Amino acid sequence: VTVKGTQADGTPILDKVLVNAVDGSVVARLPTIHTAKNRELHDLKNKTTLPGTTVRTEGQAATSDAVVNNNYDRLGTTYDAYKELFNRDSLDGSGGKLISSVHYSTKYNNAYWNGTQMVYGDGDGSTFSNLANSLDVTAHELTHGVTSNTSNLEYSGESGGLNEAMSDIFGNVVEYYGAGKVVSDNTWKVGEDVYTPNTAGDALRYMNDPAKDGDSLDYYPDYTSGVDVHYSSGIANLAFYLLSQGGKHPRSKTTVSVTAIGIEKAAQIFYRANTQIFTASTTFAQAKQWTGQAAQDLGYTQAEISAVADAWSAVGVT
Ligand SMILES: O=C(O)[C@H](CCc1ccccc1)CC1(C(=O)N[C@@H](Cc2c[nH]c3ccccc23)C(=O)O)CCCC1
Ligand SMILES: [Zn+2]
Repeated sequence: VTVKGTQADGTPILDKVLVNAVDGSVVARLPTIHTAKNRELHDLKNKTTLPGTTVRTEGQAATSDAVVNNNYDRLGTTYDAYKELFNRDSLDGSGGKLISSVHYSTKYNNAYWNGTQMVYGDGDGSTFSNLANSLDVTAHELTHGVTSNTSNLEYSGESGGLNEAMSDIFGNVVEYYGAGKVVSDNTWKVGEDVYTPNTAGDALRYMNDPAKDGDSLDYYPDYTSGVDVHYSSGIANLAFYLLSQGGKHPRSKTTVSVTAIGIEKAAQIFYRANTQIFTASTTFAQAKQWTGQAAQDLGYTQAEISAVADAWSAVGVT
């Protein structure tokens, strides 16, 4: 039994696992009580007038709708990850409410952050299953809230690509946290748990090989202002992946070899840059400079600071 934090009323949050006494393997993990204290879920019942009927608020028991219960849990994991990894108390740093509306419209193959809350479609069962069930999609949407409360990266041009990349990056950092701080192939896939339910192994986007989706950029010289922010994000997504895991450009666009510093240090660098240094008009070149600055501020070694610059050089940001 480990103390994970305290609940709203001050009582301890305990994380409980059942361990095999012979080999120490985890036999069962008892349900985690989240430290979140600000979740508010609504059911749109396939309409589109936000926020919809309030169906579950913080501390309320599970409902009969698994989608509501799953999204409530994903919000809890996202809150916990931001608190535990970055000591951030919700979107605004001071316990701001996490408002989510599910069952938006009919067979809606998307989800979005509207500046105030998250909205999730049910998917059509072919392109997407219910997006509200996905942890990295939920954390992607919530990270738009974090970004708007901090750097407020303008959602167009290069800053728009960076805005999108922050959401893909922290969407997957939260997924890594939720998996027990274990890196797997899924750590670098976006939306893999709800994208094309009838096709195994694919994803909406691939941080370790952005061009694999057929549209995303993986090389800054290919950037033009007309590229959708969901595609130009690939430049920064790949830089983050290479900084975390090390290696070279997956399609040999450059020959730079990046030394791995691990996902947690990479996440701390990008979190500090996005929340304390980036401005609304940040360019990819400034992102290279300011992530390097963040690594220095965090007291990381010269080798780690150089790895940051190398990761951006590897994707053509010189
Ligand atoms: O949050 C975001 O950046 C995306 C928000 C898109 C949106 C914006 C404004 C109004 C409605 C929808 C939603 C996600 C996204 O990347 N959407 C892409 C890809 C996509 C999903 N469903 C689609 C349906 C048609 C075309 C593209 C898509 C997009 O909207 O471009 C993020 C994670 C998963 C869904
Ligand atoms: Zn987004």
